[in-house]
Amino acid sequence: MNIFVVNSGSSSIKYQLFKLPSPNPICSGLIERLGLENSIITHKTYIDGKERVVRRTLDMLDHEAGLQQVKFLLTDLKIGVIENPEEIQVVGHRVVHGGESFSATAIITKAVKDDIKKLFPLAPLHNPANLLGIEVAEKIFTNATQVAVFDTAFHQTMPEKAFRYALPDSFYSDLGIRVYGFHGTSHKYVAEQATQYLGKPNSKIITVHLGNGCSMAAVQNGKSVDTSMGFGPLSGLIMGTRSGDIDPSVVFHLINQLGYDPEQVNMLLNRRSGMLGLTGHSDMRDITKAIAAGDQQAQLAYQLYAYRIKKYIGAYAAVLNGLDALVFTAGVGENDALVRELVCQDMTYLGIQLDLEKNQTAANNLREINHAQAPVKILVIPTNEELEIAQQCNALLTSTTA
Ligand SMILES: Nc1ncnc2c1ncn2[C@@H]1O[C@H](COP(=O)(O)OP(=O)(O)O)[C@@H](O)[C@H]1O
Ligand SMILES: CC(=O)OP(=O)(O)O
Ligand SMILES: [Mg+2]
Repeated sequence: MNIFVVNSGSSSIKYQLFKLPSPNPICSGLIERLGLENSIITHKTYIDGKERVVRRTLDMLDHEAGLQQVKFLLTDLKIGVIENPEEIQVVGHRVVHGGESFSATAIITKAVKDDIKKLFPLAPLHNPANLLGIEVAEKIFTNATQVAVFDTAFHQTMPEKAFRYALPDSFYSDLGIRVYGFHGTSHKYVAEQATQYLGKPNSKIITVHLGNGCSMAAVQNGKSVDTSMGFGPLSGLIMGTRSGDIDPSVVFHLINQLGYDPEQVNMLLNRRSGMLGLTGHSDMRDITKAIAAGDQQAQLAYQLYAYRIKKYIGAYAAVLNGLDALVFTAGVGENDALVRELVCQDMTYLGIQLDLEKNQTAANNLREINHAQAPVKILVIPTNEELEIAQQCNALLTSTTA
């Protein structure tokens, strides 16, 4: 089965093409700076064990232009991996917010698209881009079944004491205001990899996803029991442009004393805060450079970022009543050794002790970076949301046709 997976972000598209059951993609790619001049597409093919990379700088002004380029590359006479878009049988889409409507993977219909649209206000950076990706893919891959895999689905196993807010009951019962949690596809994927590595199905694992958005999950027996993002993907950890946890009194102060309107508050907390607000940069690589150049603000922001993660590790070790493994994943978690070092400092009372040398080794596969005698494994596991999405699409379609 040819499954093309699309992960549409607000300014990027990531994609991979799988011929399942092989977990190795036939091709993968990333479009960056979508919507700007000089967008960059990096397209890789993996045929007969050989990796070929094509990198082009073009103006791709929207998702339609971006996915059209992907179609040209997929079917290119020289480097194409298919002859015709109709060879794609399934397109799997990452959709960030599934709200109350979706607890599992869904075949996309008009009603599903309407529900994704209703959730725009709760995930303003993500759901609009996700829907756009779906609409464009429907036009290009006309033969394919379109499937949505929701970031929220993995967290549906949380107990009520973890997912309820202390608001009057009707706010949950009538209005669905509760913790949903996000990055579920990634937390699920790396928790499964960790469980396999540990060889212990009933493991207690904390997964730390540090990308542009950042979140953590407490996972027991393979199930999410708590997570740091909430009603929308804004609470919890400090992120590239999002504040993470903040006292709601700040919002009242902004509105009542400083004259902000709701949209300005939304813009501030979602797009102008986090590492961007603290340092002027949202990309951790720029922040690392600023620190090396002696920037004190960048140094402080880095401390705040790691300190917040450390607090959640303490909370989740308590929730799990112990810990077998701490897992770092996504762009920052996989690549930034210094963040991992700061987070794991002075945690021996929880059995967390890093091997500083192992922590420095860069690799693109699962690796153990704890001290050999430490009771808790510290693992770096590259996430693969696209493979997880492909496998979930396959599971859904195989069960519906069986
Ligand atoms: N080598 C690196 N060192 C430090 N941070 C990195 C490195 N490579 C990528 N990152 C960080 O990873 C972030 C993006 O992570 P990613 O998981 O791709 O996020 P998203 O999927 O949310 O776009 C970037 O903002 C960048 O800060
Ligand atoms: C949910 C979320 O924050 O996603 P991303 O990290 O892709 O922004
Ligand atoms: Mg991501």
